[in-house]
Amino acid sequence: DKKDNNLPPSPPKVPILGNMHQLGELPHSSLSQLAGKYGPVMLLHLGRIPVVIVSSADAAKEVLKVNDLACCSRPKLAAIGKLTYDHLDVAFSPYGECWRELRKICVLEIFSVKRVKSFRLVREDEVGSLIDSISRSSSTGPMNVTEKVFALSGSIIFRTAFGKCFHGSEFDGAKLYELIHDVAVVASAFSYEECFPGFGWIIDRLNGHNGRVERVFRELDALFQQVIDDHLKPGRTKHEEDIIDVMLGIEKEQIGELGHRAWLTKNHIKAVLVNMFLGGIDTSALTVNWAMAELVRNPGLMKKAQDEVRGIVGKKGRVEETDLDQLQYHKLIIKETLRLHPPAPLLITREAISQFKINNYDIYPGTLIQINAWAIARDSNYWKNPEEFSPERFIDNSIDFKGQNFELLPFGGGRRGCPGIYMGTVTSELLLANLLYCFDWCLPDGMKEADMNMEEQAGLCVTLNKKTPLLLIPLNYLDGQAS
Ligand code: HEM
Repeated sequence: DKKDNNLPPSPPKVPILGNMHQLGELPHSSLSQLAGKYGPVMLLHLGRIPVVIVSSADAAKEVLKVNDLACCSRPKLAAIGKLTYDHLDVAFSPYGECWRELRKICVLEIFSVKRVKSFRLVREDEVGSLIDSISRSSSTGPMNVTEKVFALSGSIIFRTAFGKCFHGSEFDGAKLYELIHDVAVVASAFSYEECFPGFGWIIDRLNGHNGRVERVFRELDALFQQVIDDHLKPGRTKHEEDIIDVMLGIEKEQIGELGHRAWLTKNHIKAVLVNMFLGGIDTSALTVNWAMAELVRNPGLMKKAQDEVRGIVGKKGRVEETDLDQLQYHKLIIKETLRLHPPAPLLITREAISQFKINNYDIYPGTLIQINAWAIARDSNYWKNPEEFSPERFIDNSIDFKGQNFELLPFGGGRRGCPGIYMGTVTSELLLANLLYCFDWCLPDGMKEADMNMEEQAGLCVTLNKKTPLLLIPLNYLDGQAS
């Protein structure tokens, strides 16, 4: 009975907006401050929508483990619905039979360790091209590391998903990247309909939001259709198997088994591609970008990392994926980067399907839940000197980021936890290791470490960016070795 309920504490709200005006430019940070006042489980209202903000490891465990099933849905958002062929994807679709089946396919077939390993050559080849182009560059000025890292992450995901077949078509890498950027913009744009059910849709229609979503969707769908058609052409020259091949293979297998239409349709395939592009590109790139920024700011740690990788890889010329397991300190750097700079600081919003409790507070169906992984990972109750970048904190410490330790949740956890965890970490590790192995990195124009701008900026689609691009001068280490 809602009359006898025990709702979480709420900051005061204003008419119509509720608590929306309190989110500020960096919601994870504003919410962390509010939690200091109202506690680790708070109830906010964004317009009319009730949202519970969870900011402690105990409370996160209540959500991700104890009550996982009661709150493992996602809210149905109109723009996302359009871009995912009416919620046929895995990341944003509500809980149900369709999501369960697709999640199984993703975990077992698409993002499994074995499958990700099968794309090893794609990653090594793309990273190799980047390293070559940096080495050959005659410019002595600073290089925009951020731009390079994002483009590299994009080309790895595009090639993993599409193969090389789109090269030479009207969609080259740059155009593709631009289109995915537009998809992320419309997917993250504020929608009045969502926060003000009943009348918000009128504003969305009048301010052009709906039209923009429609336009981007049509362009994206045309691209996907073209790439799938290319894959289905008889006599297509066989090359490395890509994710579209894998999914078309599953469709074919299902037709064989079921004797009629497959359950997995072309629209499911396209919706999973949308997830890969929105979830797999910026996350890995942000990890490498923040790690580089932290290391340049801490020259002692940079040296330790470079000594390790150069000691183990020797004069081979490149770090290969088979070397990564030996790079123990390197793994701690990635872990510490994901602690201090989780690419998705509030994870992805969950929605309660049935009534349950978090820390004895009642949560009702339809309530949205956000876990402030950023705040938990900087909480001095769990972390000594939490603001300090110190990979050493993980030596002799079994805390990992796989969703079992609730004080470190960069990939979320439970049924909706990130299935791309291996793909994301192996990509970040390989790229960072090569950047550290092949080059020494200097700050431009006599800039000091203490002058570096480490401010954050809200990114697109739940991500958190570095506010200013990272500009560094690469010095070719391997050349120096040869002479
Ligand atoms: C460093 C890299 C990455 C980070 C930090 C990251 C982080 C996350 C987070 C925080 C979530 C939400 C978890 C939750 O709600 O509990 C998520 C979900 C997801 N991620 Fe990742 N991710 C990364 C890489 C990737 C990659 C490479 C892919 C695929 C190409 C991917 C695909 C997905 C999908 C499909 C979901 C939704 C799962 C579901 O709702 O069932 N991620 N990720």
